Amino acid sequence: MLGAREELTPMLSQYLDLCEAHPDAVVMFQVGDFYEAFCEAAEEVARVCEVTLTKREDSTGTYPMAGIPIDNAASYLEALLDAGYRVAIADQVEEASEASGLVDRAVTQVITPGTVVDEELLSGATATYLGAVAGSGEETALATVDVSTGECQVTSGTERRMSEELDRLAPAELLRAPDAPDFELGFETMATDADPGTFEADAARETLSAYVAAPDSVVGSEAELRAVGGLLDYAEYTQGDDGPLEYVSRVRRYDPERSLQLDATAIRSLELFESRSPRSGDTLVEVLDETACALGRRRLASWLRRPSVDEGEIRRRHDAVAELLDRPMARETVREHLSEVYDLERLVSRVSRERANARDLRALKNTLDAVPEVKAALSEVESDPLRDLRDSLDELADVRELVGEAIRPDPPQEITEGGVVREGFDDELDEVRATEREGREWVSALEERERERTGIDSLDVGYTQVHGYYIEVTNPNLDRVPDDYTRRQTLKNSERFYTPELKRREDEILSASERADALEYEVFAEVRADVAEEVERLQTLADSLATLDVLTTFAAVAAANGYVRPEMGADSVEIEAGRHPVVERTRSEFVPNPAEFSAGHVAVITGPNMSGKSTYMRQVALIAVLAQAGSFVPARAARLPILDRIFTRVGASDDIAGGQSTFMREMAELTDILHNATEDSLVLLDEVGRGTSTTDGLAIARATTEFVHDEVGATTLFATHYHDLTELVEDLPDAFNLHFTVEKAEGEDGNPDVTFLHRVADGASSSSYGVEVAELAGVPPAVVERAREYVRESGAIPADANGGEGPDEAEMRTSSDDAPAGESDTSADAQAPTNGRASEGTLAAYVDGIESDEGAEGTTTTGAEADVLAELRELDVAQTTPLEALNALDDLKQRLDERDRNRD
Ligand SMILES: Nc1ncnc2c1ncn2[C@@H]1O[C@H](COP(=O)(O)OP(=O)(O)OP(=O)(O)O)[C@@H](O)[C@H]1O
Repeated sequence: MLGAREELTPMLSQYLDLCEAHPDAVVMFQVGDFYEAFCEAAEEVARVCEVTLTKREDSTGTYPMAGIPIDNAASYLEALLDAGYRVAIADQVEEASEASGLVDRAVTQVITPGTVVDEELLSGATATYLGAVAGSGEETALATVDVSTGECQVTSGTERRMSEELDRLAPAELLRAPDAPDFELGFETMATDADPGTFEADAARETLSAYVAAPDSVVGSEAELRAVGGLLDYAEYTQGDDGPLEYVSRVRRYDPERSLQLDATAIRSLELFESRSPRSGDTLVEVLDETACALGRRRLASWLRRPSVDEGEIRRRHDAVAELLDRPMARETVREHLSEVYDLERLVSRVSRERANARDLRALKNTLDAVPEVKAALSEVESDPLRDLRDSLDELADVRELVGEAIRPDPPQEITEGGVVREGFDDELDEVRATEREGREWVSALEERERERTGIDSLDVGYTQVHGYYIEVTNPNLDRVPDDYTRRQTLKNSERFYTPELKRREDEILSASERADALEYEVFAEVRADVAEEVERLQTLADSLATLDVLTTFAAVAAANGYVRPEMGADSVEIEAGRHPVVERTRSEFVPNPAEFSAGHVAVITGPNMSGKSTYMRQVALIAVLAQAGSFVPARAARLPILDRIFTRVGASDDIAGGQSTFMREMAELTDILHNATEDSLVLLDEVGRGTSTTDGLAIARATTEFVHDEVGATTLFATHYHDLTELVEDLPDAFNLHFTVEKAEGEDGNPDVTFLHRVADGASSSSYGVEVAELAGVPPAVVERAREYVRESGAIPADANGGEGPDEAEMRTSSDDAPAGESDTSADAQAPTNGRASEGTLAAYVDGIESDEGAEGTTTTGAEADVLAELRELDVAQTTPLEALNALDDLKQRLDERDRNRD
């Protein structure tokens, strides 16, 4: 088609020019009320949007064509975005009636996943980011912008840190400077090849200078400068290349270290925003999201994604929540008024992009109306943070008044067809409108006058779009028509006429009406431009309202769910009667549990399947996240340290299936923890090692526990079914055992009936009740019985990773037991693992071998084993890649196997 360009019609040629200028996008070309695509693009559009593929025929040939209605474009555009396309919107930029030949068209917006601004395509709850990476190594920079609100941020650090930050923000579209690393990302994004030149320092400085007076002063390095420059240049391109985006009023530099680090794995496994299985129900954000407006909703997500590490800031948030909790009236009044607040950030950006219509301006006014009410509700507050917030609320009375006086209360969607500007706001407009009104009044009185003058009672005055005003006379009365009537139209039973005066009035009305519409648009655009001048003040207001919404939400949630203020800055985690904020909502009776973890201590948590280990560990982490985000926490009391990072490593079968082998992934995540956890971190390890053979898994679990204890010093909770691991605690001064208790009664069939108490207690558990859980889950009785036989035959030592030493009467509190739960069994537990110690070849024997350097009986540890153990101890896990770890394990295992063969 391109080859025959000169033979094309001017319109198709114009279309192709735009396609050439936007080679990475599908150009949707306005033709009247439709956006059309032609040729190959038409075929794609028809397929993706499920619209009919039609044909366009002109003097030069026949071309495929597919169109979507402009009025209803959002869902089609969404389908194109979802299918991985960028869409360039080519609008008619002059009135068809004014065009001398071909109507001029220009790309006014390139819609891409990271730069959508249309309300219908955006989610209110989460920000949609466009990201750009520049630099590499230690000096890697990441810049992000939310084009719908103008929030622009930049940060830098090591490649690893930036990769984590990317995971956390999950931009919908990512640009890379030529020198940027090719990250492996854990989320879906559109990779966009932006013009490499825009990432060069000089070009970037030039781009940024349109936003800030001294570009180099707002960024921390050249990499940051380049990332922001490339980013904003592309953002401008997508918004029609119309110069700088006014509503990006600041570029905020931040340091990810200044927030509690939660990588994508932690965010996922703690189920902050998404539940890991459809069954598991709610997420943390759902429990907390009682926000009144979209501003608060996004702020809440951002605080949860990035809880603070600034003790002062956390205290300020807690102070505010405490006072709002004490003032229910003020709180509810604030929330009520905040619910009238529109999405101010996006509204402001539409105003500034000249995309706001009159309804948007009225929404802005309604939002501003709420501000004095909110301030009044806070008039009595005493805490510093709330007083500061209240005082920072700018009522923007000037803007509110301007919009109130200029724009009608209930304007139409369209801004070019009148009905937008209030009377009394613009004299010229009022005059033109008066002329129009007078004309119309004259016409409406005409019928009466003409009936009187002609004596024709059935005479009608009417109007059609095509013929204009007319006087209609039925056929039987035609003889009474006066001389000054001129025939306009003949119908079956009547004739239509006009008079010179009617014609004059008609012209007057039409021209006044047209002029009024045009004037209204002009006045509207001026008002909008005046509002756009106040972008920064409006953004500051939006910021304060967002914060206030989240703080009142925290207070409302605390009031509804019985949360308490945590004391921050403690040395250790001390939680009295803590609860899991999400699980407690789905369970009718949730059992609160205490937590006491000194900094750097390792708790090995055992307990039967389903007893509550994972819930407990996550509950500790969620309480920390909530506290550092500024919320109160589900507990009777809590004293908490300020954590720098939370790591989670959950067992293989709990994992969402990824492309990687689950074991490889487990090891990669473990490596990450061992490398990066600090003394201020909280590490949750849930069944580490489960993804491989029992022997290897246990070895890894032991080595990991030792390493975390000796080298990392992070507060660690390790849930495991490797009961043998509980013995390790004896060798490690800062490690201790916890377990979950169950109640056992003898069932009618003589087998144990198990009730989960979900209660944590000191000491180790020695039973897993895997068989009982299987029975509870409905595994057929024959299988359950057979399993019980196997357990008995194995001398109470199960052969799988879920094993413990089998039901151990001494360890379990029976229902007739008088002792309080979790106490009577503790001392027995400590001995439990030594009961029934198995002979060589069993799992326990293997661990025995590992534990005793000298060899417990001289028979368990052979020379080969001792070598293997020595090597295992030598292994610097923190310096070992997952692949090396696998190879090392394989090697160790082979040597042990060889030893076994030699023995045979
Ligand atoms: N404190 C609690 N109060 C009430 N119910 C609880 C409590 N803790 C956990 N549960 C419920 O018990 C079930 C099992 O909990 P969880 O997954 O934490 O057990 P687990 O010990 O980690 O199990 P597994 O070893 O099989 O992974 C969950 O459905 C949860 O809702």
